[in-house]
Amino acid sequence: MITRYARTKSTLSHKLPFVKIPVPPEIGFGPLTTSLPYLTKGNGFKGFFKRMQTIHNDLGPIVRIRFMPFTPYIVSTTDPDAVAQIYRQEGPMPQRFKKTIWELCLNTKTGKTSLNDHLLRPNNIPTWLSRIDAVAQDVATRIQNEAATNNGSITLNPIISAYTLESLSSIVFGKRMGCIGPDPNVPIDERAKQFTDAIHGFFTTSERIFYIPDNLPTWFYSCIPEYKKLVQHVKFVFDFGEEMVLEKIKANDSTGTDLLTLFLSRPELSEREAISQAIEVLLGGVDTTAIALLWLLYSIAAAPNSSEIQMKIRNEVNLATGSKKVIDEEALGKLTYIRACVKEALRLYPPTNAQMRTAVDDMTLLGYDIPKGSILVMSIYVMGRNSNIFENPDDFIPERWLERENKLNRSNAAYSTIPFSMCTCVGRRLAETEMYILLAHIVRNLDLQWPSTESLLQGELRTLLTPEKPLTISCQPVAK
Ligand code: HEM
Repeated sequence: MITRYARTKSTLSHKLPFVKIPVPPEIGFGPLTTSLPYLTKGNGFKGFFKRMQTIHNDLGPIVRIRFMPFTPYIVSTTDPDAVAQIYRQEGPMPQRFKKTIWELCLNTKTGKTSLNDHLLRPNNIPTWLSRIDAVAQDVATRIQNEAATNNGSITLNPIISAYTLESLSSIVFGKRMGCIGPDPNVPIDERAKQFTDAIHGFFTTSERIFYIPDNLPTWFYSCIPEYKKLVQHVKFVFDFGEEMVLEKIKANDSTGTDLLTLFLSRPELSEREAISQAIEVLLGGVDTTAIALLWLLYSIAAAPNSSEIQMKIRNEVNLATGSKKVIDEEALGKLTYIRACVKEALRLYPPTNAQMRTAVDDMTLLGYDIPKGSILVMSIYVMGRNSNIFENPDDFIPERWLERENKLNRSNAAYSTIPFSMCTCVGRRLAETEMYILLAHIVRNLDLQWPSTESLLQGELRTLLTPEKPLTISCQPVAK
């Protein structure tokens, strides 16, 4: 039984010690104390994001949790100002507490600076746009054709994964891989499928070993079956990625606008590091964006006012593009409603449901003393569903983002931190652009419907917040 603890920052007049931060139910005593049984009750870690929602609803915007005996308490917060404070304290480099998977599984490090300053720049978007648009047009046509042969019903997962791989690889390598085209009779390339499956497997298995400390001797990990699977996935991604990269280097046909050429030309990166960097982009960008897109299409198809939302999207796309088929820079700038739809889907279903940092110094968070080195969790999913921040938080209402822009109310930190839940994600603008363009091309010609016989789709945690089952929806041609 949890005691209700609605204390918020505004009610605190003096600092309280770390041990006074509320805790969820625990068992054990001394260093053996753990909340693990409570946290995983029901369906293990799959439903952990919902359990965190219950904990914060009951205990307030800051809690401390011990997952495993003998490990330190981590601090979780859902207060937007506290989240902003955590980002501010870390300086330009994220202070993560885990080794990257490359360091853990392959003993490889990558140099991040070259990525950070290139991918984040909005003025890079025009360079990529025509490539993404070409892939999106093909994929939308394929969906239309495939749905037509099956009474409209279509399972979107393999197509959407191939879309994100095809469009991302066209930016990394400067040309398309050719893993997906408009004709559904030509199957998605088998090797590409294995690659996206390995990336998906990587995220799914990492969830299972995430809570094991990463500073134990290597032999310890090799005894864990899930860790062995993780290494296999990572090796597949790396080997296949390396094959693609080396092929590209051998072909020597660079247009000069691809990321690989950029990485290879950086004096601070060895060839090995440049290759790792290119593969890291694929690893970081394929499954995350695919999952975000699945949630976006689902949210639109399943909304009670789905037809109205899709009509608005269609009108906006037609107005922005006129008689053209392509979405160029000018048209992209006019897709305001589509942008709001993407923000809203990311608020409801952030693929990365939480972010973690370490405290770089002693700090005070919501009135509590937090010692240097503490692990801090920002529960993005819980914030996005907080009724104190968002009215009707469980509903898909893209208009809330338009109203906010009209009011120019930028004071609420949640509005700037939640929808992307990826403040230092180097691929954020690229992911958004991929989402805007594919949505525009699909909804322009198709009406998406969630089957009335189906119950609503639930999410489960596989590192990323993933739809619990494949997304099968009905896509009917729009009457012209
Ligand atoms: C909707 C899609 C995406 C989501 C939700 C997402 C989310 C995130 C998050 C939460 C982080 C960690 C940020 C941090 O610790 O502060 C991250 C980092 C990263 N993301 Fe994304 N991401 C997405 C798309 C992409 C794309 C398309 C790319 C590739 C271009 C990408 C590449 C990366 C890389 C390389 C990092 C590591 C950056 C570093 O270590 O400094 N992501 N992403």
